[in-house]
Amino acid sequence: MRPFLSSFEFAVKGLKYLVLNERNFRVQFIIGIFILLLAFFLPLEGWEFFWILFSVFFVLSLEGLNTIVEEVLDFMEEKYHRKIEIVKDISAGTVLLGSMFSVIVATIIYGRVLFGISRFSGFIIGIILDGFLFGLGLFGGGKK
Ligand SMILES: Nc1ncnc2c1ncn2[C@@H]1O[C@H](COP(=O)(O)OP(=O)(O)OP(=O)(O)O)[C@@H](O)[C@H]1O
Repeated sequence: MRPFLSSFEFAVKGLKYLVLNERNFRVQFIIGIFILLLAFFLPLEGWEFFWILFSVFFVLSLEGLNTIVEEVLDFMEEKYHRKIEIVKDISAGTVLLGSMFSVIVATIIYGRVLFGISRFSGFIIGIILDGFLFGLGLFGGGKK
């Protein structure tokens, strides 16, 4: 069996690849660090801190899985294929869902802590922000 430490090394190598080569992962990684720093400095309830933590790791994990799908498919077939298009689009759609969820969680929680707004207002602002970020290409579809 491979020693635990060298398996860990491979995993870190994978993460390094994602940060250096995948624009979307890099952007979400930087945003994630910023969101986590805020969570440490703001007076969040325990459950709020948990959901922020979960959201950050959730999006990064989905983005990593999406990259796996893209890499495997590009390795298998470089030419256009309708099935590849469908699978890649579904994979990207899954990341989009996770990212939308995380933005809504962040606006609900930080909306309350920073601006004292209600959960409902935080939710609506999250939906609007989702649309805005999508328009900017931060939710996929952008170039590396
Ligand atoms: N071989 C292919 N056959 C058919 N459609 C493809 C193929 N490769 C890419 N596509 C289409 O292009 C889209 C983008 O694919 P690509 O592999 O370039 O992802 P990407 O732009 O790197 O995505 P991300 O921004 O998530 O990293 C896919 O969602 C799919 O619709």
